[in-house]
Amino acid sequence: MSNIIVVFNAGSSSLKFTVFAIEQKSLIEKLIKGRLEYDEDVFHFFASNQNDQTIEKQTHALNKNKPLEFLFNWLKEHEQRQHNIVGIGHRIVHGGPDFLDPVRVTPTVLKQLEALTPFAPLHQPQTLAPVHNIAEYDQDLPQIACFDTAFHRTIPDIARLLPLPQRYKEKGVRRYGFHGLSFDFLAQRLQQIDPELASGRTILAHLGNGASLCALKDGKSLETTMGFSALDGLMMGSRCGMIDPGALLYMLKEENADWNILVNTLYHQSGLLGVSGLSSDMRVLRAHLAHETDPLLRTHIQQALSLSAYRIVEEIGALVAIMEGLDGIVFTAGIGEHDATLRKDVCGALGWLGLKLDDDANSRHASIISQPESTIRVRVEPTHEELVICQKVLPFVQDQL
Ligand SMILES: Nc1ncnc2c1ncn2[C@@H]1O[C@H](COP(=O)(O)OP(=O)(O)O)[C@@H](O)[C@H]1O
Ligand SMILES: CC(=O)OP(=O)(O)O
Ligand SMILES: [Mg+2]
Repeated sequence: MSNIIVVFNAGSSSLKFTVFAIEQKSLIEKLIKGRLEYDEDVFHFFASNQNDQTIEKQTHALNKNKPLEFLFNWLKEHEQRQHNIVGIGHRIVHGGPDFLDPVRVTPTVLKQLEALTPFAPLHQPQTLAPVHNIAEYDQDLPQIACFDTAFHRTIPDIARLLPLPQRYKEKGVRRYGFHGLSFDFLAQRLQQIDPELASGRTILAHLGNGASLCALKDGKSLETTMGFSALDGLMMGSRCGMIDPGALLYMLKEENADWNILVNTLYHQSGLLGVSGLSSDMRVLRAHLAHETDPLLRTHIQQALSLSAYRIVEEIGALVAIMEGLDGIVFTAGIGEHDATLRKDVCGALGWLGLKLDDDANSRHASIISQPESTIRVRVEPTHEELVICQKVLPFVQDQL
């Protein structure tokens, strides 16, 4: 029986999991990868093996099944018979001011993490849900929480402040930054494949459903586009990103909006979805743009795509100023890894910095997509948050290996 670590990566649109086999106390090998996706009144479950071959694909009605229970029963049936689960790793979106290092979840820690829900009202419950379920089913199984906020611990104090009355800072209302597990993975990966960018001035662009940029300088996060909440910074699939707070005052006063309406508007109805009026999914927008015959819808889709690229360029400009220059950009996550058009639009707007894109390499999603003479090296690199989490779990379970 081999020892395994199961890692959960709960995001805004899906719950991903990976089963890793641990050999000789440290060697990590991916066995199974899968995900739960929610889609109105059904959920889909997918799993694939080491060779990325699909081994499971099921759809169930949400009112008849609890997706997490379904997932755990599946894991029990498929994994526990042959393997010994030594630990579970979780992506937890918010660690607040105090949780900087990975921590074993105890009932007290769980309460402390739940208390951070006001800082990430949608993400924190989502990322804590698998922790609750596993604690119910096996109290003794070590569960390790790894924080999305932790990588940004190196941001200078001044950049952490929001220009609000000081009492808000005392309440923890300050900037944190997110997607840190993805940035942590990329920072480590760059050390292997591109030490110059790992220790230079590099923008890591995590562009998925949620999206943020990290200004990596000397291997550390110096600044990031998300701040207090996962609503800040770039325009996202259905989130607005940075927005004039006056627009919220307008909604409150002129439309009598309450907390629920604001949450729904800012988290679920804005971004690519809000501007296009069609979809939060980049693939859907690209496919429609090619064939859309309704001129108004076409204009709105084009505006959504253009605004998304414009906001990235604008934020890159700010981060270049903070880093006092730019050596490289790394694109990652669903859109960053797969959408050559967006990369071309962003890089095209940065020609004044000496960035020269290699169009052919970009359309092939090659590892390096800039020309050799470009002053800025641009890379495409798949992120692997689950691997970073698994590495962080290892020290907690050494005595069981
Ligand atoms: N081939 C593709 N071309 C363009 N966009 C893509 C492609 N594949 C995935 N995406 C986009 O990536 C986004 C999801 O990113 P992902 O990192 O998987 O999400 P999450 O934030 O849930 O982890 C969606 O907008 C999706 O349309
Ligand atoms: C913090 C955040 O935006 O996460 P996600 O990309 O999973 O929505
Ligand atoms: Mg994600």
